[in-house]
Amino acid sequence: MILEWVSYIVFYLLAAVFSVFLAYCLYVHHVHQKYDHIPGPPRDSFLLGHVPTFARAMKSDSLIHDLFVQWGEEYGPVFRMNSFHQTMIAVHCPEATKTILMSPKYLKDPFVYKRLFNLFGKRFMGNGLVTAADHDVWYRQRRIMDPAFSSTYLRGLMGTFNEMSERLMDHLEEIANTKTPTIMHDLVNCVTLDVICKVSLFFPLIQKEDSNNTTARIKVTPTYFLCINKSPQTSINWSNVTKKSGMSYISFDSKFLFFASEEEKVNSAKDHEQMLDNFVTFFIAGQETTANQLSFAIMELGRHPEIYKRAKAEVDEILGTKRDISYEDLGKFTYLSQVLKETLRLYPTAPGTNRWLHEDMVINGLKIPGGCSVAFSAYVSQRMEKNFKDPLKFDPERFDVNAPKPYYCYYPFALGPRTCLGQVFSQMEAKVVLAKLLQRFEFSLVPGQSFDIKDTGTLRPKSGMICYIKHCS
Ligand code: HEM
Repeated sequence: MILEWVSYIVFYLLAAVFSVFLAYCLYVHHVHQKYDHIPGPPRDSFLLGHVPTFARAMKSDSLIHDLFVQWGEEYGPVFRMNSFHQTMIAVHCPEATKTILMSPKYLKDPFVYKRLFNLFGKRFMGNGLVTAADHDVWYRQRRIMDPAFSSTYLRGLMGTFNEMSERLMDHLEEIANTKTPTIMHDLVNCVTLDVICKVSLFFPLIQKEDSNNTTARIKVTPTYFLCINKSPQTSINWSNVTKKSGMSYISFDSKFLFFASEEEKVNSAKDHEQMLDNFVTFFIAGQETTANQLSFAIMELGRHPEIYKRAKAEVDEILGTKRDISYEDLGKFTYLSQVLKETLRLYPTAPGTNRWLHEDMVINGLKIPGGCSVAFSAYVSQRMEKNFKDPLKFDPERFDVNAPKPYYCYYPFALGPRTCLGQVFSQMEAKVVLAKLLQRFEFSLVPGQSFDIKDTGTLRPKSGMICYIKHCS
């Protein structure tokens, strides 16, 4: 009798599982039918879609973005990718890029960005500025943050950019002419970290390794970035700082400080969380991206002596032996700006963005049914022959004032309302670091190192750019 009951239960359970599986398969089939008129690479399997191809590409240590470039050339500017029941449409047509990215009505794809909400099961970027998919949640934060990136405020940061770059110069001074190979990526990383710490926390947290271990450090915990100041700078009068800056601060404990504008008072746990999300967001979005750009710029200057020479000549002409770079000087670095723009063309350190297409749209003559994710890859768009002739050639002349302006095919900082908030900040910082480096030192790349790209969410040079440093002759 019991056996009979058990076999009934097992039977009905199996039937239920089978029905759910069948329903899911039918749904996947329906999704395929809806989007299969859009060209795309063959799926590896009905259920997994292209997931095995992505997994193989990642395992083989090759760059997944190069596969997307290849698909872009093969299947055209609009192509389809599947993963289980989800479809993602890659779009590289300037008109559609303009329509979608420039409009506030196409929101970020919540399914894509929710992957950054948590990391290893712990809150990561949460609902911060980069990841907030809800328009109101994002808009409220952007309105608060915008003034901190106004030209008046940024002009006031020149002192910080100079001061933090000087630390790098001091370090290079010590090792110059010693023939010690130096990993430039680590050094520029310290500068951008110093800068972001100083501007967000009003004192520099990262200092050179010191054996006494008394300097302040940043420690990444799985939960949050905690700022641990091992030797608290008690001379800082925080109430003065807050009065001057118009910010209030909340101290979680004696070591961990957090700032907010008066407008963003921490009234509830939710606001509290929001501030922490932005704290993490600024460390991720505002630090690595610029450091990686600087490393790639050093790499390309090292590989192109004639471009290096011209950039250095410009810096020498504008700065001479002057130590501090002014805001006005930055505007004069025309060629250096071209070098930095071309660096982000070949190496967009934040390679793309996604939007949710909620309604049907015709792109490049193809009907795209609403209800899917649309991917815009700056990496692909900026490496397509039809957008940039001889795309793999590093050529700052593409950004000469007389050259034709790229039409919605160059977007290393994304475009439209969700464009990078720190664009100007980052390029001011990058110019100061690079100009000082060119002014004071000669660098050459250690032979035999790889020029491959490493994808860690942001793109960076795999080898870390190992250089020999000399004083300028
Ligand atoms: C070379 C340096 C940088 C590059 C290439 C870069 C690129 C980007 C890109 C592509 C996005 C859009 C991301 C997406 O849609 O998923 C973005 C957003 C953002 N970036 Fe940057 N970024 C850089 C530096 C910075 C810096 C220095 C800061 C802050 C100090 C910053 C703050 C932000 C913020 C807050 C957002 C979100 C904006 C919003 O959605 O309203 N970025 N950045």
